[in-house]
Formats: sequence, C-alpha cells, structure tokens
Amino acid sequence: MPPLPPSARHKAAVLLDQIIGEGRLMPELIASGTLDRLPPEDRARAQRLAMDTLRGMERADRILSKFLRKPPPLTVHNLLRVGTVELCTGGDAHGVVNDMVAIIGRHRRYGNLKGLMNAVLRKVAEDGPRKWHDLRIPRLRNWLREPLVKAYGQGVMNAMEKVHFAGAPLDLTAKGDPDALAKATGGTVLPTGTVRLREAGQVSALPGYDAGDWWVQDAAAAIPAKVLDPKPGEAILDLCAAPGGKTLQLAAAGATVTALDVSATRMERVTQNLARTGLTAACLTEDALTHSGGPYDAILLDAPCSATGTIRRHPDLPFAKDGSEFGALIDLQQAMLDHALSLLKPGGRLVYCTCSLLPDEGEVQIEDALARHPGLVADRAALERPGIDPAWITEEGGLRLRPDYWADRGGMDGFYISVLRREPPKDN
Ligand SMILES: C[S@@+](CC[C@H](N)C(=O)[O-])C[C@H]1O[C@@H](n2cnc3c(N)ncnc32)[C@H](O)[C@@H]1O
Repeated sequence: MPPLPPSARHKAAVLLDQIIGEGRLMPELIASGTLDRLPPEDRARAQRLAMDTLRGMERADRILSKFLRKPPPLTVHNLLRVGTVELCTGGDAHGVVNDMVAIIGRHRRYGNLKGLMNAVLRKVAEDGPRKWHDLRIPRLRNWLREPLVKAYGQGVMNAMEKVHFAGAPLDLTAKGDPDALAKATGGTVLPTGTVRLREAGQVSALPGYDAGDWWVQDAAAAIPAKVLDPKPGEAILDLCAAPGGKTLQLAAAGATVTALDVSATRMERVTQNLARTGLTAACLTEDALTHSGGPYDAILLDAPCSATGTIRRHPDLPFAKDGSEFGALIDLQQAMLDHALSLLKPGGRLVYCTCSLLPDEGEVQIEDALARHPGLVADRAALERPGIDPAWITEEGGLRLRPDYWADRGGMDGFYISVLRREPPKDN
C-alpha cells in the first residue's frame, strides 16, 4: 500500500513520540523539520493538537485505560491519545476515528493494530466527551510537582496546574503606545502595559506586524526590562539576549544596547527582530562568561534556566525533561552572575532573571550572590512599579511571578526577577 500523505493528526502523534520517547523539545523538533512536509495550516494544526494532547494527557490516559488491557507501544498510544483528546473536546467522531484507523493501517510496524484503534476510539467517542470534564485538572509530572509543592504548597500548585491546563493567550509588547496597539488589535492592556489578545490567529497577520509596531512577549517576560528602567543613552548589556524581546524593550527606550548570546542561530533571530522593528543594538555572538566589554551602566542577565515557568506555553517541557540537567544550569547561572557583576560601572545595576519556578534558580541564587559579594544590595524600590503587586516581592528583595497570578485574565509566565546594585565604595 502506498504511504498516506502526512496529515496533521499523524504528525501530532509523531511529535509526541519524539517528545516523550526521545526527550526532545517542541521548538527543536519544529526547527529540525518534523512538520516540513505539511502545508502551513496543517503545521499549525499538528502543533496545536500535540500541545492539547500534552496538556490533557492525564485525562486521555484515564479514559483510554478502561479500554486497554495493557499499554500499547508508544506510537500507537500517542495516536490513541491524540484521537481521544480531539474526540473529547468537540472533534468530529467520524472524521477522527476514520483518519486514525487509516493512519495506523498504513503503519509499517503497527498496521495490524487497525482493529484495536477502531474499537477503542469508537468506545472513546461514545463515552469520553461526557467523562472528560468530570476528570481532575491534569497534574504536573512528579519529578517537577514534588519540588514545586514543597516550595509553594498544594493549593498554589493546584492553581498553577489549572492555568497550565488552560494554555496561554498571546501577549504583545508595544514599541509605542499600548492603548493604540490594543485598539488596533482588539486586545486589552494589562496593568503592567502588555497588550493581551485572547483569540490571536496568525501572528504575522495581526495589524502592525510588518511595520514592527510590537513583538510577542509574555507579560511576565516584559517586567525585567521595565524594572531595569533603561534611560536614553545608557550603555546596557543584554547578556543572554536571543531571541531578543528584552533587547527590543531596552533599544525602544533609547538605550545604547549590546545584545550578546552564545548561539549564532538564535542571534540571527535578534537581528531579524531588530530589523522588523527598526530598532538598533550591537549584536555579539559570544560566551557570556568570556565577554570583556564595558563597563556598563546596567546589565540584564536573563540566564539560561529550566524554563519551568513557561509550561502554559510549553506543555512539552515536563514530558521531555526529568530535571537531571538543572544542577549544571544552576552552576552556570551563578558563574554568569559573578562575571556580569565584574562588567558593571561602580553604582551600576544588574537585573537577574529566570523564567523558572524553582527557587534554586531564583530566590536562592540571589541570597547566595548577596552573601558572596559584600556591598551588593537587592533594590526593592526598583520593583515598585505600576501593575506590580507588592505581595509579589520576596524576603530577599526579588520579585516572584507565578502562572496563577492574573489567573482570571489568562495567567502569566513564572519568573524570578531581582534588581541588584553595587553600592559605590564609601569615602573615608
Ligand atoms: C532565557 S533565554 C534568553 C531570552 C531573551 N533574553 C529574550 O528575552 O528574548 C537564554 C539564552 O541564553 C543563551 N545562553 C546560554 N548559555 C550562554 C552563554 N554561555 N553565553 C551567552 N548566552 C548563553 C541561550 O542561547 C538563550 O538564548
């Protein structure tokens, strides 16, 4: 039998095979061409189906477990999961079942499981949609849930999981006036100035994209550059800059920005984003740990981290990772912080941030830095800005942002942010 042309459902299951089976992340899979043979609208659909399936995996597995005597091979399981999530969330039963049966029927290895696919998905179509909404909100995988429950407690964990399950709206940062951008795009302005769109569609088709009037940036991710409070003409180093959301904010404020990142491919995205928005920054592809420029008035260090604050947008992360790489990241963050401090002018300020929910990459990192560097202080006053709830300010003087903040508006990414200042030496 000739192979079927690839379909969005088939490719959604292939993405799941690679995420769960090979520990690879969605952006890496997209970049490596997993969806290249699909037409553009099917690429978006395959990605959406895979994301929905990851978010709803626990529910899908519960529903499927009633109809499976033992777990099938991963590839078959993932096709069943994609089909189950679609069937239980309003998908057309006939279309979903027929398509999934056709996909498995032409599979080189599992073609003989066509009957199983048909029987199980038909039962899911009968029973699943009613059961789906009665099942609990899916929980995070244990390797991540346990440290987060320890850090925040069960109640907060449940609230964060609710927001993870709901997914994320589209957030834009305006180059100019947020009110004008909200009017043009039909969005709303959040208390910190980000414009939020509930129903976005294709990003590049939104008004002002070609003119470079805005860029995509989660509301929480926009806060580090705001609390750094860039001034026109200041020399500012954006130390882990790509893809460049924060570089654009600093450049839009009129600062003289140096954007640095170790990855040449990711740095290309900074260059493209600067070109689209008509903003300027000096771009360097270099290791942050060996950079010897400056001294700078201010530095923004958005350090590489576990990215556990971004699960609303990246539900693949808990399935692809197991926490084993995080120790090395924590050491790298510490080394970057120490090196960045050596590049500051006396009295200069450094914003340290990570899109992580793990205190070891945030609160603990700053407590340790304050202990290592006499004369270094956490500037609480810099965090008192419009839209920032004082309750988000932590004991050591940083800002802890969580996905369940603004839950009724769609939440925000989890972030930790601290503004550090080196007190100038006192005259005797
Ligand atoms: C959290 S992302 C930065 C996001 C970016 N600040 C933004 O707002 O668009 C972390 C970045 O650190 C970069 N990175 C990792 N190790 C690095 C190193 N040793 N030196 C410089 N950049 C590094 C990665 O390539 C990645 O682009």
